[in-house]
Amino acid sequence: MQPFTYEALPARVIFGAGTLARIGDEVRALGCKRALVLSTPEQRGMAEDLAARLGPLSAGIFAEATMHTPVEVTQRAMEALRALGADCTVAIGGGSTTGLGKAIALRTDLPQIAIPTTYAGSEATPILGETEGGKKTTQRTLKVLPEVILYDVDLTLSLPPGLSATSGMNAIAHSVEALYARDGNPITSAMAEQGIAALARALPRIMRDPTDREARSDALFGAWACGVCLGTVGMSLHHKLCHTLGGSFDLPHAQTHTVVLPHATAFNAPAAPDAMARIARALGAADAATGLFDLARGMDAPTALRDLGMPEHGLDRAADLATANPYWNPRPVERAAIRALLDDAWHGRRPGG
Ligand SMILES: NC(=O)C1=CN([C@@H]2O[C@H](COP(=O)(O)OP(=O)(O)OC[C@H]3O[C@@H](n4cnc5c(N)ncnc54)[C@H](O)[C@@H]3O)[C@@H](O)[C@H]2O)C=CC1
Ligand SMILES: O=C(O)/C=C\C(=O)CC(=O)O
Repeated sequence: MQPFTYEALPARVIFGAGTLARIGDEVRALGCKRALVLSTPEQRGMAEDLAARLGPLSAGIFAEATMHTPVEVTQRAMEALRALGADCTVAIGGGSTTGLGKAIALRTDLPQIAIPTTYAGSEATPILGETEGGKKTTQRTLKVLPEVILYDVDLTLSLPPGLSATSGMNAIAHSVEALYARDGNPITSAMAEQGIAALARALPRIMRDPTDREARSDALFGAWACGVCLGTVGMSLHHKLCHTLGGSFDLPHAQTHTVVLPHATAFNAPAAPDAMARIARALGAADAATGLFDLARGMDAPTALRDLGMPEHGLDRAADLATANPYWNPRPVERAAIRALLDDAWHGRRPGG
């Protein structure tokens, strides 16, 4: 056993089906009386249902959450929070809504409850990315870690198959990078393997039947495990590339992760053989990178950056941006190799094929 340091994050996690019924008790247990319910415009219906359950514990709804947490949306949410006299937030939705709850917590220190409805994993991390003036910056601080995560499998039944596939691949990416993280440790690695295996098992079943509760439950558990990995160890090349592509080329978050992951994995494979063996084992595949590509392709998820709206002439700039500032990665990051990786991802080539 290699020496390691492991720092667990504080978390109260409630997991099951029908757990939304416990929301009032959770708000009261935090010592709060007026919760501001957060959602995207698309999930306003879920937010209204939640507010109705909360009854007098609901201060109101702010349903303007959007991807990449723009600060102008956060400012409007802060105005609503003050006007309604809220003393905590309850974010019901995917990573975008969780991000808004975190941005409010950063500014107010108010407690937050996250009710995740995708597999992004943000609810389990002390990480917040915010966008201002077209630039996305990310920070790590315990101030943004939700006090309570309430997982209700029933809320994920409506997540469309396409979003389930890409969001699940986003979660898997956290575990892939955790398995070769410089600050990796046996606890996080065990969760990473378990998270990948749960999602790789569940996602194809969800594609066949989005209402399969057992598969949905497996996937949501996998998402939590992968989110814990993202929260406890450092990420490398893959997350850096996706951050660059999402932030500078406005590509959709989970879809970008889905396309890039097999290529970043193939790039790192020679430098991280143990991690690759564990990823392949969790996927039930002969090889980690091709196993990830085949998982995505088998779900009809996107496999090429060109299909996400990435212009081919932008690949040079993306390679420049992704290699401008040094960061740790198991394999040294050189511009020419990253440019070749991006070319493979743009065309959607099968790694090693
Ligand atoms: N800070 C962190 O640790 C992390 C942050 N993120 C951030 O999260 C954002 C992406 O989050 P995602 O969850 O991928 O997407 P999202 O939260 O934007 O959701 C995508 C769409 O699906 C809808 N949706 C969500 N759950 C649904 C359900 N159960 N039924 C029907 N519709 C549903 C949403 O309303 C939205 O329209 C990005 O901004 C990303 O940077 C992602 C992972 C980790
Ligand atoms: O890329 C990811 O899935 C993980 C982290 C983030 O998205 C951080 C953020 O920009 O919100």
